[in-house]
Amino acid sequence: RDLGDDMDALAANYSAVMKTDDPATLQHALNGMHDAALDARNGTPPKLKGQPADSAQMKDFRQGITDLIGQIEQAQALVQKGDIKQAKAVAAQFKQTEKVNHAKFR
Ligand code: HEM
Repeated sequence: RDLGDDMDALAANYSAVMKTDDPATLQHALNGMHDAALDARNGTPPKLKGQPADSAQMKDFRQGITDLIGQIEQAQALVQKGDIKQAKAVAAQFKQTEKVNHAKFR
């Protein structure tokens, strides 16, 4: 799957995350986001096409995805602990990471 497919998967699972308070449904959707983000990290934004994989911008792109993965893992750990309220609060912060990185790379 290409980066666009991974982004679509991120969006579909994110909307599921924000819609539910059921721990199993939440964890499933977070897992879907995690898989999509891991795959996205191997991709190249169309804007950066042709750049070497180790260019400053490509590194910055991968860092943005890594930041999101860190937040997803934080939310997953909170669901694991049964703290759904805090997990959802962390998930609400994904939006800011999306915004910052879309401004740079989309
Ligand atoms: C919750 C987090 C995020 C969501 C829900 C999200 C969602 C989306 C969606 C729906 C698209 C349009 C996909 C399409 O063209 O079919 C998109 C595009 C894109 N996003 Fe994200 N995104 C997220 C985070 C990020 C992050 C962290 C980065 C970079 C570090 C990023 C980089 C991009 C890029 C480069 C595109 C353009 C892809 C293309 O045109 O092929 N996104 N995103």
